[in-house]
Amino acid sequence: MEKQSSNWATQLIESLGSFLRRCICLILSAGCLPRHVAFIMDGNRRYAKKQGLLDGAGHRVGFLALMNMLKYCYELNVKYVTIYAFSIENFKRRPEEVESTMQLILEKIEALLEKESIVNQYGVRVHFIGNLELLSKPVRLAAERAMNATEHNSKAVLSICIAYTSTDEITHSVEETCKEKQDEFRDLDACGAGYGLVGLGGNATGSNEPLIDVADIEKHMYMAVAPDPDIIIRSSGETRLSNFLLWQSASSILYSPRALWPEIGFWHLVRAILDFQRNLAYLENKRKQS
Ligand SMILES: CC(C)=CCC/C(C)=C/CC/C(C)=C/COP(=O)(O)OP(=O)(O)O
Repeated sequence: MEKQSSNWATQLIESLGSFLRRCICLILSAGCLPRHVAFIMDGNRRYAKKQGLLDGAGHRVGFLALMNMLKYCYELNVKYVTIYAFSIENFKRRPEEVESTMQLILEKIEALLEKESIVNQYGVRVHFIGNLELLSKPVRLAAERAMNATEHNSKAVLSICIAYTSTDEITHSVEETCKEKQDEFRDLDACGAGYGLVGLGGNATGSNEPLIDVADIEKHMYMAVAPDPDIIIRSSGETRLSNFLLWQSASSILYSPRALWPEIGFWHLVRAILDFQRNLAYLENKRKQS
């Protein structure tokens, strides 16, 4: 009997919460909503310490916080969400810690593919972004499975940055661009044009157009699957970007609440969107005045 009434109370609180969120979403949609929100999920271990738990428990609660945050984003029709799940720098942590975090990531990739998961409920396409060759075979295969299983989902896009740093992404992209350009020159040479890859002063047709432009580099970025983020939210009050989306964040708003990642919630997202809308209004005013 007691259990029944507590179930009933939980359901009532959930319905009220969901109704309140719908009202707030409606109010926020009177303004411009972000297309892409990116998250630096910082503070899982500090949360675990604060609660007297092991590090791994902090990451587990962090994953639940992530699932809630995805639901809020999709309720607000934010089509693109990107998360920083594991950086190349994180591989320098103690081997046991890297191993247990990877084990958890593997388990959670499987969870993302379950029928009832947020990914399936909202029709989300999942991309794993980063130098996936640095991952162990089981994690890499699970990531590939998840990408294949969701490739026909088109309502939203979740990019999971893993074995990622922005400088590594840029280096990779420049390398790919150079290879592509070299191939183009080789083809032209084979046609008898005779230009060769002689320098950065001109293109294959001999004009003064740059040899490589921004669009070339962007095309080869891992993050070419999404537009640049409108908002980056980093939990735990830190304002560093920590080598995350450096190329793509030229015009992003950074919001950095004091809450540790497992404590992050709907109101933090609302606050970030209000900041974003205020910033857009400011830019619009400035544009009109000039
Ligand atoms: C499949 C999928 C999406 C999995 C995600 C799993 C997950 C929640 C990973 C987070 C890992 C991580 C390094 C968090 C940062 O906290 P921290 O360890 O840097 O904590 P600290 O800042 O307190 O040291």
